[in-house]
Amino acid sequence: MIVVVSGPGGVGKGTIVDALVERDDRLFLSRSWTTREQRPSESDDAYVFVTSEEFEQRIEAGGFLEWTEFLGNYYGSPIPEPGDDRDLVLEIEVDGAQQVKRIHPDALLIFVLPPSREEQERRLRGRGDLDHKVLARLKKAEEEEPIGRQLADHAVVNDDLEATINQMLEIIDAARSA
Ligand SMILES: Nc1ncnc2c1ncn2[C@@H]1O[C@H](COP(=O)(O)OP(=O)(O)OP(=O)(O)O)[C@@H](O)[C@H]1O
Repeated sequence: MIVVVSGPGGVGKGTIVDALVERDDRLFLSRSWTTREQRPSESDDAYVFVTSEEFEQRIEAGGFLEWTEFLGNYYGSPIPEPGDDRDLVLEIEVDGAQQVKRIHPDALLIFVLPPSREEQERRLRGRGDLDHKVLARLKKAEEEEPIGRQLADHAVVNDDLEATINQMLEIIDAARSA
């Protein structure tokens, strides 16, 4: 099974998926590939950092579930190695979620929403995002939320974190036994 977790910037996707894979050992978090430079503050396993040539070769070989180009860099979710029978969790943007749904209509898509735009802004600022990035993410959220909601199998409001994680574990369990 493929579980896609999508939603606007700063809503808490990263925090949630980390908790999901920690609590459910049948879940496996896919690490994205990127051609952008590793930030000094970033751990080596934040992404698989590759060259444009390596990325393009993998595109040619059909090796991505979804990929996109953003501000001159590639980002993509590699198709996992065969033999791993855990359920795959992808934390991706709305356009990536659309691509995955097109190729794998049976993927479980959970769209995470903020309790309010004000709270989303508070979370973005709280983790130290710069002003222009905060504004860009809020604007993008306005545009993408209607699309994400429509595409999603489930929309979850991330108000209380613990409740959200439990709700998502239940949704995943229910999809497994469906
Ligand atoms: N339910 C919650 N209540 C309060 N704060 C939260 C909650 N969930 C996440 N946060 C906080 O909000 C901030 C943004 O969370 P996170 O980085 O996981 O968002 P994200 O959706 O992965 O963002 P991006 O799309 O930009 O990667 C973090 O500081 C996180 O600790």
